[in-house]
Amino acid sequence: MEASPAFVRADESCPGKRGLLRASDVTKSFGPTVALHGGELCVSAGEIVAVMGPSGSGKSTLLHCLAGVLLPDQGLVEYDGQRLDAMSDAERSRLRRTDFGFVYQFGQLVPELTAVENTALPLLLERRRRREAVAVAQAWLETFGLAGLEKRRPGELSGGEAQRVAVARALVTDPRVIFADEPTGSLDSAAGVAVLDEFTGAVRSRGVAVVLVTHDARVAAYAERTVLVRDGMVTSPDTARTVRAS
Ligand SMILES: Nc1ncnc2c1ncn2[C@@H]1O[C@H](COP(=O)(O)OP(=O)(O)OP(=O)(O)O)[C@@H](O)[C@H]1O
Repeated sequence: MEASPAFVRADESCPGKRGLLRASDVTKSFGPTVALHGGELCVSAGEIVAVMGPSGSGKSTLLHCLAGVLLPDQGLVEYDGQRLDAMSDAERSRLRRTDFGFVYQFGQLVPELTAVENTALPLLLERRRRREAVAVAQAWLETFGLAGLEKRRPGELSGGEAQRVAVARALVTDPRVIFADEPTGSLDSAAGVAVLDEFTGAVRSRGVAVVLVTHDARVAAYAERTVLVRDGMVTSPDTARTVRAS
């Protein structure tokens, strides 16, 4: 069955400054399913933007288009003034490793690797020296209160600890943008709040931009702004702010 198109409100954000990441009129279909139709979003350095909306409304598709994981059928995504569609696959992959970080609902840690190896992985993929990569990873684990757990594998960590490792891994390359898709969706609320407090504290202190997909208004409340993606419905930024505050 053909899904209703999802509309993302043209977003008059990044006032008076050029956004670090900008999607203009982005459309993406999967076969007959129009997942995004005319999506607009602008994110500035140091800003956390929450993306909310019902299941299947196109939030993850928007996030993947912004991150260059998916290329839109129409429209543009620009990062730091560069069009992602003008880059080769290899250039986009490199950008994702160097400038972007990712946190997903289930940390997606490599089960065979220890906490410090998981955290160091993005640096090792960039061919940084192992000793240096491990030292940086170790420092991030300490920042997130995980000193002493470096040698544990994901199966030997609590959900909250594993998610902190995933957040440390996203930050280890010193990215300029982090894409977080339900980053605390698999945690109970106390553990989720603790991870979110630490995550948002770390990104704010470093001026990292964050695109934060969530169903949860309590999670969205950590963001400066909220954008709504909703099948067949165009929401205004004012409406979005009301949702964030509720
Ligand atoms: N790779 C794909 N192939 C086919 N259809 C897809 C694919 N990815 C997403 N879709 C469809 O596109 C629409 C938007 O999906 P998307 O995952 O972006 O929604 P979402 O808002 O992130 O949902 P959820 O909150 O449940 O994660 C849905 O109808 C989904 O079934």
